Amino acid sequence: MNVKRVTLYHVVMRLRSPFVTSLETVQDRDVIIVEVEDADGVIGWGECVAFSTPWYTEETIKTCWHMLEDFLIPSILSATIEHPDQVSTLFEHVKRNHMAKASMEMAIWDLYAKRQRISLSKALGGVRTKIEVGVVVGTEKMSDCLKMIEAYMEQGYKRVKVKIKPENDYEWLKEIRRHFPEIPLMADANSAYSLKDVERLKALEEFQLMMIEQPLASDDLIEHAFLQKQIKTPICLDESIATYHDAKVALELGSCQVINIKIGRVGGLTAAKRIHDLCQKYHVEVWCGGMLETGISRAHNIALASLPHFTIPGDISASSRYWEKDIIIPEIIVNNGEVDVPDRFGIGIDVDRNTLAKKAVYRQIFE
Ligand SMILES: O=C(O)CCC(=O)C1=CC=C[C@@H](O)[C@@H]1C(=O)O
Ligand SMILES: [Mg+2]
Repeated sequence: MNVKRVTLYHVVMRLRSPFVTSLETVQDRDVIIVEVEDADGVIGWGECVAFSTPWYTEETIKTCWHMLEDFLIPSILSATIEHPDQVSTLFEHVKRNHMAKASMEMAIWDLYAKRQRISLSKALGGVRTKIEVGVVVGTEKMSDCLKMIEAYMEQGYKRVKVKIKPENDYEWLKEIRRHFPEIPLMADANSAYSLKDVERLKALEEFQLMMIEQPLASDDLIEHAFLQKQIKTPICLDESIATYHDAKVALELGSCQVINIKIGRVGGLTAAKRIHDLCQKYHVEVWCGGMLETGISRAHNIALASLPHFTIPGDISASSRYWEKDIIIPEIIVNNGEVDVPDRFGIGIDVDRNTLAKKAVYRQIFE
């Protein structure tokens, strides 16, 4: 494959309602859409899921645009790529900057699958034609939270994820369980706790959570291993797992029982697949996390989540969960808690160029 043109779109999408976490509230979602075109006019699409400010990881839309423009795109335009697995090697001269790298690598995977005339799912080794999906309730108003959970359970979502922090955990979960004693429920702390909160976290065992996601520091593995020995609720790691090596150390230390794999956080689909394979070997469950992204990144997530060891419903909700109108055709639809894995070539959806153009605040072409 020889990429002849790369187009970057800075897209701004207003969420249907603010998304509240222990660290930040997101109302307008900035993303970078990456479009690659080869000499035969075949197009591949990727998405940079960094946020506008460095609250989740150190990357932002601005740092990613800089990495893409000044380092990653020049490497791609001057390379002949036989297989997308080579992209991470091509980018070795750039340290970390995983979300920037992933956005380009995803586009190359989409281009590759289209040139091979297979779905991205098949190109990755996917085995499912449908995937079970969960949904995230990111609000701090209990009345809204209960209404949203009611609505999502009616739509058939297979599990619900809520946000917790020390100021808002036991009573919050108790009220949710009072209304929904049986639903599969998990909680994401986004590093809001420390080891001084062991008793507080132990008390949450009462609520039979599927898991607690990232309770401690975003770069920690050691303290999570200590905490996991103190509490029965499975720990799931998100921010702490930025690389295959992080996953290996976490599995060896027993830092977690579940890993939330996000393509952007780990640097691309090749790394995501390696972590999936490693967890399969260690019998540690994985699920595919979301990043409040458009349907382009969701389409990549769906392909990834079709791999055999993705056994827990991921954060892969319908386009309508966040967007009045998504930038893909067809939009992501959830039927009875499941999403079809497209069998069309590549990511299996088309980009709605009119809506993309409307939502893009800036566009730049690199040849
Ligand atoms: O994309 C989705 O549907 C859920 C996104 C989501 O829960 C998160 C995205 C980014 C940071 C966090 O707030 C949270 C997470 O940590 O998983
Ligand atoms: Mg998380």
